[in-house]
Amino acid sequence: MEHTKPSIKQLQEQKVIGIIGLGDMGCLYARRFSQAGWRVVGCDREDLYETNKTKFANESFELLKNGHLVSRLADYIIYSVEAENINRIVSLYGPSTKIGAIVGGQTSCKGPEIAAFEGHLPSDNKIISLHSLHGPKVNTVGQPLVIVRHRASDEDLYFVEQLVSCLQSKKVLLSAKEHDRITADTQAVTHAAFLSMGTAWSAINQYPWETPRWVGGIENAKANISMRIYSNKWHVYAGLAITNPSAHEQVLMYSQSVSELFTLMISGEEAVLRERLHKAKDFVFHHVDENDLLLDDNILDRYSLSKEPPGGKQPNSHLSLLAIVDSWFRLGIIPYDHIICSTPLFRIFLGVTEYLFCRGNLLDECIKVAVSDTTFRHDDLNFTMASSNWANIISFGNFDLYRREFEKTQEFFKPMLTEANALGNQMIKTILDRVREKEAAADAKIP
Ligand SMILES: NC(=O)C1=CN([C@@H]2O[C@H](COP(=O)(O)OP(=O)(O)OC[C@H]3O[C@@H](n4cnc5c(N)ncnc54)[C@H](OP(=O)(O)O)[C@@H]3O)[C@@H](O)[C@H]2O)C=CC1
Ligand SMILES: O=C(O)C(=O)Cc1ccc(O)cc1
Repeated sequence: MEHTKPSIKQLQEQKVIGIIGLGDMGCLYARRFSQAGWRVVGCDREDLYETNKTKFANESFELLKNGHLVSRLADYIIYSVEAENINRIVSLYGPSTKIGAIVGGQTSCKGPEIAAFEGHLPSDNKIISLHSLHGPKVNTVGQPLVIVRHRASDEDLYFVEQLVSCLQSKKVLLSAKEHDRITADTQAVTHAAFLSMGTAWSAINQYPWETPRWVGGIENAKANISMRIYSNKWHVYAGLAITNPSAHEQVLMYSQSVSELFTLMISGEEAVLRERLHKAKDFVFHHVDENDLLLDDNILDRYSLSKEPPGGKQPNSHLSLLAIVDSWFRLGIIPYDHIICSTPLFRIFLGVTEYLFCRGNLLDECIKVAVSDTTFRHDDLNFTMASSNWANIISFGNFDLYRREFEKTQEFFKPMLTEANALGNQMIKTILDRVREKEAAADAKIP
């Protein structure tokens, strides 16, 4: 006999949702679920309970003292804590999980999270994990939301899907392994590129928007995204890259591409460089229509942090963008295959790179500049050293060193981060609106 599925309303009457870790993402979920009519209980660190009572006094969810109390009460518990600590925190509260409850997490790499659940949860508990592929201030509508059903029935999955439906995100069902492979290709290497830009600017003591060398739409996108990353918490990026073994390979390959391309540039090997980059272009962008690119300089021109009106543009060697395509080619990655599971930053990075490689003869102009014009050599040398340093820190798995390097660069940009973030938000909104328009136009064409 077939059972009829309960309605959302019935589920909301029966089920309690628990959130462990009420930081940026945990708080976003707790708010959205409770505002949609679910009973939500949550906790942050027990030693901060008294302070947090005041902080969360006006929220529509209930603050409990610790993860034991959340775990005993809730039917679906989401751990939204630092990736580095997931095993320790699950080992603490996991054994208190209500009989038959479902457990999941929000950390950005699923392998270690699932291993923690398997290691510390009683065997009657189910496992369905989540990953919202966007930051806490991005509108959740239409953004990818990965659901990893690891140990659960169809009814359990149905319940979780009903719960997250209020976010109006795009559901993507993946295994933990698939998720980690894809996010290494997309997120980890994107962050490595923008982290390296920031470190390089800091090393030469130069804000990119204060020099006429860095003028133009592509340069604005680079600076804004780099600032956006440095205005976030270091542990988000460290956890995502260090805990994901596939990410180590990607980031190392990226840094190797940077170093090899830079060597060709300074040796004046224009023909070799051209052949290598065109091969990579043909592999990555073979299907791209030049008249239907995601981005252009005109959109991005509007988002400059510079106080000066834009003057003549100084052509740039764009080492960071040439190297990403080179490394995709060498790893056999077609980034468009992952678009369903991509973050806003990755889509912008891809859009900017696509523009450079597919618009007119921009690529060939860029190769010429890279070999003959020495204006960017100092920047490129520092970028090469920075990308190698980040690859070493990540593959060595050193959280402390990651934090130190991240915070050193963050300190350099501190006076500008608030303004840069506001501008970056506008830029991202414009780009995402444009992506949505393009998708709607493409859907309308399907008979
Ligand atoms: N920020 C983002 O853009 C995204 C982040 N993620 C992932 O989501 C997770 C959460 O990230 P985010 O919200 O940004 O990070 P936050 O640092 O803002 O939130 C984590 C929260 O967990 C708290 N915490 C630590 N230990 C415990 C404990 N024992 N019990 C309860 N709470 C505890 C932390 O407290 P304290 O700070 O005092 O240690 C903090 O408030 C991370 O794994 C991150 O990688 C996923 C998608 C996007
Ligand atoms: O868009 C990005 O790459 C971000 O910087 C925000 C982010 C960070 C961590 C995640 O696991 C998902 C999204």
